[in-house]
Amino acid sequence: MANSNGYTAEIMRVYRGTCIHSTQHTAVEILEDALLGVDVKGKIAFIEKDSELDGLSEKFGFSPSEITQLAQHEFFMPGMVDTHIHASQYSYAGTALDMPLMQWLCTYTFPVESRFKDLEFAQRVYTKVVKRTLRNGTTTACYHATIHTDATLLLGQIANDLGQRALVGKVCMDRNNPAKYYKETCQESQEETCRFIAELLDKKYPLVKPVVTPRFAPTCTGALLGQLGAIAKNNNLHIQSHISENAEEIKLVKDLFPESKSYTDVYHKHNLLTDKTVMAHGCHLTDEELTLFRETGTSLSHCPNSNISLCSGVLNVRNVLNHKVKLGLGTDVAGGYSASILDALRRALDSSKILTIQDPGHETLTFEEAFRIATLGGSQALSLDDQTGNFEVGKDFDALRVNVTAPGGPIDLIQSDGPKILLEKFLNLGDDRNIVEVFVAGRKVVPFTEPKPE
Ligand SMILES: O=c1[nH]c(=O)c2nc[nH]c2[nH]1
Ligand SMILES: [Zn+2]
Repeated sequence: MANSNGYTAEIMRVYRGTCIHSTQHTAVEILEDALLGVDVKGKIAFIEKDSELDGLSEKFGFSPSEITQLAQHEFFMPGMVDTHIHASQYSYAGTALDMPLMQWLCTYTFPVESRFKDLEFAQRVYTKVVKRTLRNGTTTACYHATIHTDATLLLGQIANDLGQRALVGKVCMDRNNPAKYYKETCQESQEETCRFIAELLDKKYPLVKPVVTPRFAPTCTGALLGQLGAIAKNNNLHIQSHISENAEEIKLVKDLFPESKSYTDVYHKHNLLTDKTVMAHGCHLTDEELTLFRETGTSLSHCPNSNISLCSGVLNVRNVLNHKVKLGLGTDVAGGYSASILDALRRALDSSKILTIQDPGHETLTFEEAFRIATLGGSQALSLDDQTGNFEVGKDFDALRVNVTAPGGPIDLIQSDGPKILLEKFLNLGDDRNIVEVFVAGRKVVPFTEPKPE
């Protein structure tokens, strides 16, 4: 059946039940007894009230008997977006949280990242991190890998094979790394970035794209930053990096780039702030820097677990939102010890409450706002909100089927709670046992289906 644009939506599946998502205007919109249709391309064909069943089944050519009914304590929510995660640091997640950033990098991070020249090790770690994040409900992830091109290409292949939407970055760093075994020259970094981009794009993975990844200003010369800015511009690519995470780092950037007005200005001067740039942390950005973020369309990844674990700082999310800077959540594994965006959401709420304790006039983040930042906000931060982030018709069906009372799960319901309470309970108490199915672009990616034996 053709709609007014002449587009024929061939329906793959239709669900009936509660759908909860965010819109630009409403942090939590609840649609009870909704009918949601997914077409054969994995896109949302319709989301309507159950009372529209007759018209919908006629228009889209499905039989009411084919509808999949969600159970009483189940709902669909959009898949969560991890806007900043180091896939290469997953092996030591949950350990090594006893040092501040710069010491932590040299002591724990660089020795581990250097191991990714070994493709077998890379295959093992990258398969585990993609599977773990998918199980935790991360349908989109923005990954830092390592300086190794072939291992980073492998991460892209694994995300594609397991069905995760991903931005994947080969890390670039050409100075200030005392680890001699984990270093590249400016020329190597530039050439390998170009090879990485060309080879990844050549694979034509539908959901996996390259992201230009200067590690951060302290480990990149101005020459390298400039070249990476040009590569991103010439190929219209995403960019990711770190900014203003801790005081020692900010001081170092001041010393290394004395001609720049601020840390943000360093990236701006090298054409690295665009509407496809996401910067992690930003705990100590000034209002002037946030204004530059807004003007350039640059977004922030809020990584509260890492900010607390490495004693880096507390991001004032309210101030970021007031500056109308796009904002998503990041786990920042392994500075953050959890690979779950549910954890990031809880730490974001805790961080905001700490600011309220310090200043009772501070307007605390609500769980509804945190839900939006974890889903729609993340998709906006990665400039992927034309494809994912909520249940708008025409977007890909990236969704979690949540069962609040999943057998053996962590949540007990005592009375008959409405859907908003169910959402709040899941966000505060739930875990992967409650995430019974995960869909990316209409494909069911959790539970995993093992390849059939030959
Ligand atoms: O939390 C962080 N993790 C890292 O790996 C890193 N590199 C630069 N800055 C960083 N911050
Ligand atoms: Zn990071």
